[in-house]
Amino acid sequence: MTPAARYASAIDILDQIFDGASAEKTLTNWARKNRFAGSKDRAALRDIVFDCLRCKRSYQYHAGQSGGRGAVLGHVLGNGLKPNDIFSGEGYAPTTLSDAETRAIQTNDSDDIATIYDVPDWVLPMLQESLGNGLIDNLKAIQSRAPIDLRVNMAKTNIKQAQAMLARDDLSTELVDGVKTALRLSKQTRKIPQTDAYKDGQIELQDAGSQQVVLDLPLQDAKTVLDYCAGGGGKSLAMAALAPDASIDAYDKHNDRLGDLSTRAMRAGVDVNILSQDPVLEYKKYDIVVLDVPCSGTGAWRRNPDGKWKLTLDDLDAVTQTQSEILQNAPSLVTNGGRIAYITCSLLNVENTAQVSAFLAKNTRFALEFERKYHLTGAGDGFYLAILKNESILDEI
Ligand SMILES: C[S@@+](CC[C@H](N)C(=O)[O-])C[C@H]1O[C@@H](n2cnc3c(N)ncnc32)[C@H](O)[C@@H]1O
Repeated sequence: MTPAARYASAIDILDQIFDGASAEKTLTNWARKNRFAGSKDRAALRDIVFDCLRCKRSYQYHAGQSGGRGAVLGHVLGNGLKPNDIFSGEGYAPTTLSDAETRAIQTNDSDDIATIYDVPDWVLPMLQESLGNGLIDNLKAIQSRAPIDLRVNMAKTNIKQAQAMLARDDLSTELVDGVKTALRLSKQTRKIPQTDAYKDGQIELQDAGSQQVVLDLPLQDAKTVLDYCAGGGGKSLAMAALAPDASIDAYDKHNDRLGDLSTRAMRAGVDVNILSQDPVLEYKKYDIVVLDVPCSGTGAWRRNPDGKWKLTLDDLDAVTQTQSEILQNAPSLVTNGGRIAYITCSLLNVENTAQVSAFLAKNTRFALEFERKYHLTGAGDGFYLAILKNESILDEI
């Protein structure tokens, strides 16, 4: 495909996404219907589409028009290309720009922060309140592509050996400051699942921020751990590798999400017990109950930029309601002296500090032992962690 043909396909794909379709599904459907496109074309197209989603608002502002065409024209301008070289109307290229379209192109930047840094108006005040002086740097990070990070499985190898093994597959990696389990790929690649290190369970794909959260968990004191919102099981596997003597149970209300966790655990050489029944119903108790709750995903917006534009205030209300319900259920799962680890990949106080304050007000036998906000200016994506300790000595009657 020529660069212009890729841009033309990006316009179609973006229009479908802006109409409500999922970004991943639309790209997959496009690849299915356009089998002539090779892996390089698919990768380049995906990059254009995701760049346009991350910077939709500023691109459309510079283009002076909306829709997929506006976002793509903004991408062309932002990358220093000549619009008429791409919008040439030749072959599979996008149609030529009309005079009105050419006149609408903005040469000056907007003076509106939400436009410059690509966020919906309604979220900006909440981000401002939560991030304070870190607002602009975090927003800039959300506009950029996320690095590809690997978690080295300490149950099987160490950083140096994993790095050497990846080098044999021509992949160069670097260490990530402050995250002793992480390696960052020097160049973007999609071939991780084909590497020997991956096939042998020595590495997993996992954002360094997510790894840092797990490293901050007080696992050294725990004999029993419950990952109550285990999802794909990324954190269960990371915990099992770091705490081989602890028994790790994984549960998710949506059971199907745990689908390939046992295969991944086997590949990693670690034990994770998958629960099919909610442990709340079985009166089980754990030293650590990890609540990696559903959230707005604001901390991971650079990986899921579509979510940035699709999130609504109603969604946020619904997700905060779910978070407080999950938190309210958790105390019955915790041993005396045990802990709840409340985690979100959100940057918003309403999902983080506010939830924890509300929980502590209602559950006076718990105390806040540790709290950390992980920003996108740090090791990886944005996260929040609060460790809530059950200070009771006797069981409640
Ligand atoms: C942020 S994701 C978990 C990601 C996962 N821990 C990981 O590291 O890959 C949140 C998970 O919570 C689950 N969930 C939603 N409501 C729940 C509930 N009421 N109880 C337990 N899990 C729930 C969702 O199915 C989803 O898989």
